[in-house]
Amino acid sequence: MSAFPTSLLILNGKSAGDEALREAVTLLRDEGMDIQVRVTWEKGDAVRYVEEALQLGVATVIAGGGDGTINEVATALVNCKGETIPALGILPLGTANDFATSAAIPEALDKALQLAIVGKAVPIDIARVNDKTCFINMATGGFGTRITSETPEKLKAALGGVSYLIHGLMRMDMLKADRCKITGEDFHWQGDALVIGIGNGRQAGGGQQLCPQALINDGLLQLRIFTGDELLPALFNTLTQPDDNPHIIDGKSAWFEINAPHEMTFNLDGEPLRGEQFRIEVVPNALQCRLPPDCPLLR
Ligand SMILES: Nc1ncnc2c1ncn2[C@@H]1O[C@H](COP(=O)(O)OP(=O)(O)OP(=O)(O)O)[C@@H](O)[C@H]1O
Ligand SMILES: [Mg+2]
Repeated sequence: MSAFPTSLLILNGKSAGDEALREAVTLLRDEGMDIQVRVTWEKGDAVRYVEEALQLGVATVIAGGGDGTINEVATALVNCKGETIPALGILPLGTANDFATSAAIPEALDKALQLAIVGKAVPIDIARVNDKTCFINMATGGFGTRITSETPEKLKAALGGVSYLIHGLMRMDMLKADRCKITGEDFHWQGDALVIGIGNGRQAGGGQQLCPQALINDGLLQLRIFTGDELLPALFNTLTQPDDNPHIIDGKSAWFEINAPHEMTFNLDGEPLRGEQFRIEVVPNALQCRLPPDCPLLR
């Protein structure tokens, strides 16, 4: 019998051929850890594997991939019914890995895998959008949205996080501010937003600190709106000098409602959602996650 409870690694198929990962898994198995591996082909596969994990009674489901993979696994865990729900472990194998990076998950695969299996599980929040879709890291609207949802896969694979910015600049002619109304607890704002970041976590778009004060276990979401009508100067200004910037509006609330007169896109952990009305609500202590003891996202 294994000294450690079983873990099920849900691996995004994009990383199925990763030799370093194969080595890391083999090493930990040799040390007595029971790690089962399932590989995804497309969206929706992770949910079925989480169901299987529940039946197997594993202690941990590890999301091996980027923010989109963590999102899918975390959402499926939150939607699980039962008394013992497995904890979430994180193995960063995506392009931007914004959530893992800001949570201080080690980049080295063997260290990340070990943390995902034996790390202390702590309760964390998740955010729910329009009562169904979830995000664990961040919802971005406006400029950043067009960047991440339209960055071609090949560019993404070649350039990593930088590709989001380059591709965004290439498509500048398509960018314009989004007129919308945003409300929250003690918060009301209406105007033209270039970028809207609503964070459970802190960074998106490959390292952009859109919600630098966000915590994943405070029962709150952090909002940051970048305003202005001149796109390029405003954008560089806002991204480079966040302090005392008249183009930045901050808010904090357990929920936010966004209303736009025309359809706009929100990007939830890198996956797009279109609509005119969004209600984003935090679900406190929604799941258990194995994180480093010094994780900067914890209170
Ligand atoms: N075998 C596969 N090949 C290609 N894409 C896949 C495969 N399996 C799942 N996917 C898709 O991968 C997407 C999620 O990718 P993920 O976000 O984990 O990586 P990424 O976008 O490269 O990283 P990040 O979001 O951190 O920048 C989902 O949209 C899912 O449909
Ligand atoms: Mg992604």
